[in-house]
Amino acid sequence: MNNKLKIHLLVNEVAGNGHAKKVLEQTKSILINENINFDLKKSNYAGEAIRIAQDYGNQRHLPNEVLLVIGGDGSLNEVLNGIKWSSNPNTPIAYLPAGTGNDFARAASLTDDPQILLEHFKKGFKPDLIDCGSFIFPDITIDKKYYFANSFGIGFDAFVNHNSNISKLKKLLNRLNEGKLIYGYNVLATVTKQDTFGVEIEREGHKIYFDDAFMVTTTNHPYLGGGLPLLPSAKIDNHKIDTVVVEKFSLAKLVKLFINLLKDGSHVNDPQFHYFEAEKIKVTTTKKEFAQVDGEEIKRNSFNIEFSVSSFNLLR
Ligand SMILES: Nc1ncnc2c1ncn2[C@@H]1O[C@H](COP(=O)(O)OP(=O)(O)OP(=O)(O)O)[C@@H](O)[C@H]1O
Repeated sequence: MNNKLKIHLLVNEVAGNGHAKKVLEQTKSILINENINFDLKKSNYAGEAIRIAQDYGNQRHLPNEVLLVIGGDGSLNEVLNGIKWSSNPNTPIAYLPAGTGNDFARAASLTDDPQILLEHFKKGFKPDLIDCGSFIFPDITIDKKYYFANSFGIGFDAFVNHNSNISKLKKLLNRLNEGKLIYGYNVLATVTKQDTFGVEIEREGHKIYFDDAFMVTTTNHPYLGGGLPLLPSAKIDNHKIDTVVVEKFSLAKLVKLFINLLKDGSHVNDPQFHYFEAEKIKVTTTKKEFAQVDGEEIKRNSFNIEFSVSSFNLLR
């Protein structure tokens, strides 16, 4: 037995429409072949990984132990919250991306190859301090802080996310490894249905109001929707978060912005595209809109949110 390592696997087998199950099998066979000590916990329902990770963080662990998450961005979000709510919020997290979008892995340049990750582990555990976003709903409770690895979006991107998650086509296209196609299709299908809403942004004592916002997304890094570089300048380790506000545009404008986004990132120079970078940003909306956190839908009639940058220990 390789006494140097002890791996605690935490897996969401339904992530990536079953891709996580394959990554788990691959990882297990490497661990068995290399005689590395491991145990395995599976999340049996949405939300269970929060409790499993919190229990893990509440226990004492030796320096040779690591929690390795296999799943998508939603699974990582659950584990991040579980660890941050535990009595040892600095407990390091390792992560093998196996979802459909994997935006966090893209932003943090993570390998999706279990063999490569294990080779890194064998050289020693040196966690990196990586940014994540945090938020509270001050009109509900100021004590409960939530965390995200990718983004918190209100409006258009959340509506697209909602349509992508319920789409019957999603499973088929995912099976063909074309998850991005369904997101692109839903961008076009949703643009005519998204209404506009008022949003107030407050940062560093300055307030700015938009009457006709189309989306307002607070992000920890550039990517959205499985690799779309919404805000190329956003950094995962600059200890800042960014809020993007996009004002109402026509279908023709959407096509132009989308082409620029894919071509050279020049969509950020459009007069209807705004972004704000700070350690703390307040976002207030007054209308019922779709909202998503790390790709998971949240339901509220309006939003009054205080975002701030936070961090966690990532082993990669
Ligand atoms: N056993 C389970 N059965 C059903 N849902 C689960 C189970 N375990 C976890 N979940 C939920 O599955 C959802 C999707 O998981 P996840 O986001 O990791 O994968 P994905 O959507 O395929 O990937 P990505 O977010 O990267 O696109 C999460 O909301 C999680 O709460």
